[in-house]
Amino acid sequence: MRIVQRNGPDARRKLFLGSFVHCKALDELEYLHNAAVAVDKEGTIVAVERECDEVRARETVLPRLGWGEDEVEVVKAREGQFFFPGFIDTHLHASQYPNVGIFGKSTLLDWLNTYTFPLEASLADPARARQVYARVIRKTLSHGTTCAAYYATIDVPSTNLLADLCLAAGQRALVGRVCMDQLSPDYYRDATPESSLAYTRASIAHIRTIDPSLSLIRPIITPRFAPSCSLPLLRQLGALAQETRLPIQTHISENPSEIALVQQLFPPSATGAPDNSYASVYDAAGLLTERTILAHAVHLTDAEADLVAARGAKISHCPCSNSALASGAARVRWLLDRGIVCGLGTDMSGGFSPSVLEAARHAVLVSRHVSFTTAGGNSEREKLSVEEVLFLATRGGAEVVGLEGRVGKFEVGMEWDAQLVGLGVVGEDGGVGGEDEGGNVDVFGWESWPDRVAKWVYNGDDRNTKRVWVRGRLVHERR
Ligand SMILES: O=c1[nH]c(=O)c2nc[nH]c2[nH]1
Repeated sequence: MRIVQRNGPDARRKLFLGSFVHCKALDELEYLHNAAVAVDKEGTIVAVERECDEVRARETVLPRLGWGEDEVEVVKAREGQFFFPGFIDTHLHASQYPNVGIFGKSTLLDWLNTYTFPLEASLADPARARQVYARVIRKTLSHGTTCAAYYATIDVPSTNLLADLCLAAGQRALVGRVCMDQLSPDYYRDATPESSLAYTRASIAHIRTIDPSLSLIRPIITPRFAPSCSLPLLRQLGALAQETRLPIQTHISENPSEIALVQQLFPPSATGAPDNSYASVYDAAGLLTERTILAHAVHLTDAEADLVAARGAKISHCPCSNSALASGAARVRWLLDRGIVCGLGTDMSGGFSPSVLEAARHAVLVSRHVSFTTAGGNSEREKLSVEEVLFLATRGGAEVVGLEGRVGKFEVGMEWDAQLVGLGVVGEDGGVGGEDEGGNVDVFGWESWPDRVAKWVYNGDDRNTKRVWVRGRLVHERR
């Protein structure tokens, strides 16, 4: 595995040739075979041509674009390979990466105290933060994650380091300094709402310095979740979001004990909200906006879902985490039916895997569990298809992080955030070339393309992610 470190613009124009698969609609994949996609020096797609082999691309597409042959790098998908949009991880805690898989039988509130806060606090050590953050960026890139909405910790220097490292590695990222000033250990909390605000502003200022156009890295306002934020802090963060128009990320309705805590901590008499629901608490503080990413949303009521929909807030569905911490099964179809935009989150380390593909397959399975308990036992409608979870992993995620129109599909004007996926092509002798060629995914040649993609979703892993690009730059290559 090799990480290609590039800071500056990639000077080469690129011509991608072969099969391209992307989401045309929520439940529909589009397959472009024998196609060509041209990407300019800024990483923007400038041509998508069907039925266009290399000869035709050189004879027609390049002259039309005014590109000389020797200025162009040609990248071809081989037999068994296809280009797919990069994955968008709409919710993960970079600082918790060392704890993936470590949760025992805990549930949310004891898990936070036992496993999570001590680890996050320890990342105030710059050397440790560098080690962890460098690793999580490499790991997620190697699984095809071209954009990640990261929570860091309360520590400003290490949060800023995470942003620096994302920029250096070329991963698109939203980076949030975690705000928390109550119900947290003394060793790991903001002293006052004012200091929390000041530190958050410092981190925002740093990101504006390293990426002034915010084209790759963006700050995101990050109240950890209602229980760990005082009402003044929630309100001040809501005001900051209004002032800066920056995105917001937080957690909502993940676990029944957490919800009971919110109801107890935030009575309507204090918040001024019409009721003490979790969504109303955020809304009363100005935190429920169309730029808000709400992780989990497992136990929302009808009224809360209507409020979330009315405000245009988005949901990050984290099925691996919700199963691991026994939080519950989010009703994604029910959310989608209300017009709520949903994406997928690995939620490391509540979630145990760095892979959005893993989250996608768990989203399918969790939706089947939801179907067992809906409409008397087997509601077809609740089940998410392979096409739908891939939509959540790409275009849905793009909308959740505010990047629709820039990434998530292969169209002229979109940016080339993409992965080259390779499956094992089984020869007549049963061999597949290199040992690792297709990982667990073998194709025999007679499968339809939808079946090949389904095999990838159910059995794929980083061995199938051959190369990854962000804004046209190669950021990961598997050797
Ligand atoms: O899955 C979660 N991970 C966290 O770190 C967290 N903090 C509050 N609520 C949370 N949920």
